[in-house]
Amino acid sequence: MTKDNLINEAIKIRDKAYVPYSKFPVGAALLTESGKIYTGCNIENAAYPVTCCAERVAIFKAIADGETKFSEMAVAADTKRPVPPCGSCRQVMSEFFQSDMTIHLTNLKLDIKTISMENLLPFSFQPEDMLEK
Ligand SMILES: O=c1ccn([C@H]2C[C@H](O)[C@@H](CO)O2)c(=O)[nH]1
Ligand SMILES: [Zn+2]
Repeated sequence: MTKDNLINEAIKIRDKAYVPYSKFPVGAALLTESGKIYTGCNIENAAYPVTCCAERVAIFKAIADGETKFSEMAVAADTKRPVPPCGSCRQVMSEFFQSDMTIHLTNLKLDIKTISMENLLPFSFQPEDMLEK
């Protein structure tokens, strides 16, 4: 699985986005350590805050399927710069991704920003923070 394949999957799944309100489709593709790809698109709701972003849909699909080890993610949207994930998605990513995991953020012109989990959400609240005193 190459970076380009993963990015293509993220771009392709945008076609499935349910975005009647924003008309802003986003796609995400998550690669497991075992080589499987879980894709996600954003799914909006008439009660706007109930919307779930593409990144979280992909992660939640994988978790619900029993996957826990991930190696790479790609996120794509029609933005001027590579699409920056929202704060909620960054927090969910940090729950499941190792700090050195690679995330490829892209737009449709294929301006790609590749960033580690640690750099995407530095000093993030972790499960261990509730244990260590
Ligand atoms: O990284 C992002 C940024 C935004 N959105 C969605 C949420 C909403 O449906 C629309 C506009 O914010 O884009 C995502 O899915 N991922
Ligand atoms: Zn988000």
